[in-house]
Amino acid sequence: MLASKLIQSLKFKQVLPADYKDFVVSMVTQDTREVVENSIFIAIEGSQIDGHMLVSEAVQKGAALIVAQKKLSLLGVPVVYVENTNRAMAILSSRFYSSPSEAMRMIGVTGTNGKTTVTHIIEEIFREHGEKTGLIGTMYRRIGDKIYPTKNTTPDIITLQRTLSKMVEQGVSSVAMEVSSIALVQGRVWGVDFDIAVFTNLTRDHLDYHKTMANYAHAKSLLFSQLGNEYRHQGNSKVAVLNIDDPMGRRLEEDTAAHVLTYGIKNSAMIKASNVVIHSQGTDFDLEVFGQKQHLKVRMVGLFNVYNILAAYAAAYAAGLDSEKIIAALTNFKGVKGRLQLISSPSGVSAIVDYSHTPDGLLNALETINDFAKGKVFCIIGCGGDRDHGKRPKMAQIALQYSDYPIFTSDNPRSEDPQAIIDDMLQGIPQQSAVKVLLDRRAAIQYAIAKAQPKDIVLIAGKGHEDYQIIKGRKNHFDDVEEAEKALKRRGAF
Ligand SMILES: CC(=O)N[C@H]1[C@@H](OP(=O)(O)OP(=O)(O)OC[C@H]2O[C@@H](n3ccc(=O)[nH]c3=O)[C@H](O)[C@@H]2O)O[C@H](CO)[C@@H](O)[C@@H]1O[C@H](C)C(=O)N[C@@H](C)C(=O)N[C@H](CCC(=O)O)C(=O)O
Ligand SMILES: Nc1ncnc2c1ncn2[C@@H]1O[C@H](COP(=O)(O)OP(=O)(O)OP(=O)(O)O)[C@@H](O)[C@H]1O
Ligand SMILES: N[C@H](CCC[C@H](N)C(=O)O)C(=O)O
Ligand SMILES: [Mg+2]
Repeated sequence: MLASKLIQSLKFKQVLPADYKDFVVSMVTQDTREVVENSIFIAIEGSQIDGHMLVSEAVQKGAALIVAQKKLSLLGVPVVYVENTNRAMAILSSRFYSSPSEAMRMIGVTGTNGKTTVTHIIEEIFREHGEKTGLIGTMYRRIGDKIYPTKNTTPDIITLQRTLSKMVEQGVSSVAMEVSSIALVQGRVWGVDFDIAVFTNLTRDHLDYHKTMANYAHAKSLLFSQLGNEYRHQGNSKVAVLNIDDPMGRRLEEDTAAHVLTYGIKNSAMIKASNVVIHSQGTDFDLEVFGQKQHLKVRMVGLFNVYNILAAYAAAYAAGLDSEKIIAALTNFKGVKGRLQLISSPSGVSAIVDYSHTPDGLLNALETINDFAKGKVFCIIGCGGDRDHGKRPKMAQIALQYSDYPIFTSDNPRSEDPQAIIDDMLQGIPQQSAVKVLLDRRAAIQYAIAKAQPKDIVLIAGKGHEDYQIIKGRKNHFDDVEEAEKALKRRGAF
């Protein structure tokens, strides 16, 4: 595509010089490390670096046009000045990649907890229908069966558009995508044409970033207020799938112009579960779809997973999929790596690895385990460094209240002092509480598993699928499942 044609899509701009030599654009990027000959480089003011300081480097590497929001000194290449380069980046990358999201069924999932789980269940349902699927989220980007690594849960605008375009090229028809609150605030999904938006729940997280729960709630609401506001063609085909048991779900009904499909357990909902029975290997419940009831046995454990299943069912129903096939996928689905992942052993001691890293996530995980535990419950828990400090005392309190043996350890301390994080956690509980502190996560896992008796369960919370630990800024290999298996073996339990 010619540069002149591409920048036509920017309505308000100043191009200097106006009579620049046109060229065929090879790439649009915000990152100097990606620049190649004839790229367009967009200068973004980040939290660490101001991209405007890097334009000379971009030009040296071959950038043939710069998009900026601040005055730049002479560079020898044309500069397009706009009010907001982030917005320009959304418009340019969507145009450059031919608006890939419009060519696929796009399902966006937001909420504090359950996004990764719900997107995986949705992916499974569409696969069951024989579709080639795309998945974008915390663990990876997946096109069909091929996995690509990811830095963020919701990638930056350009990586996202590039990924979606690759999906179109490879014949993907439906995409399930996690949409984080931070991405919504930063406009990373501007230009993405969602067909279905799913809300899971809203509880405390990321207040280091959003500062207040009101801001956090507003961030989540953006996915729904941006959905289906223009009634094109025969009307509006967009659907908001809302958890009606969460006060925020009820509020979102007012924010969206799209059709609303509600799900829930406690309140009256279009898609509803009742008679939920939880056991260690799965969950049984009645699924009611607009009053039509059927009994379901799924392999995922816990009441919160019933919510996740309802959310995924509702999304597939909104897409017009066949109910029998949806249910076949739900009953086959084994769960997601690191989400209540059970590691049982012949000795009767079990470990469960779970990604609960928020107060509500931890509470749900422990309540679920307490529901079926026949022995004592150990809880190994830490809190991430360089993240919301306010959740630390709350998580400590939940571990103390809902487990028999709380063990505080390190999660990903990142740049923080591991002991300082534990000190923040200890603020949440009385001084004389029976808590064991072991900063070394490996030692904590070994200690708990060695101490556990047959029928006891050791919950290893916070890191789930992660295969690394970041201490003092260094990333080392670390895998909770591997460590649990080793400790069980050492104990003679395998
Ligand atoms: C606080 C935050 O959101 N940061 C995101 C932000 O980075 P930043 O603003 O610090 O960017 P920066 O490093 O200052 O760079 C500014 C500009 O200079 C460019 N640059 C930079 C270096 C260089 O050598 N050359 C260059 O051109 C960068 O490409 C960028 O355009 O923009 C980057 C690219 O879009 C993101 O990867 C980065 O996420 C960081 C890694 C992060 O940790 N984000 C977390 C808080 C986050 O976004 N989490 C959510 C939610 C997780 C969940 O709940 O599941 C997520 O969606 O991942
Ligand atoms: N619907 C839910 N309600 C409450 N807690 C949940 C729910 N689903 C999952 N959890 C808990 O939260 C943890 C994380 O789940 P999941 O990875 O699906 O959420 P997520 O929203 O993608 O999280 P992240 O924002 O970190 O990517 C799980 O390990 C589980 O303990
Ligand atoms: N998406 C979350 C994941 C937290 C996982 C936990 N293990 C940690 O490192 O804090 C975050 O980046 O805040
Ligand atoms: Mg996730």
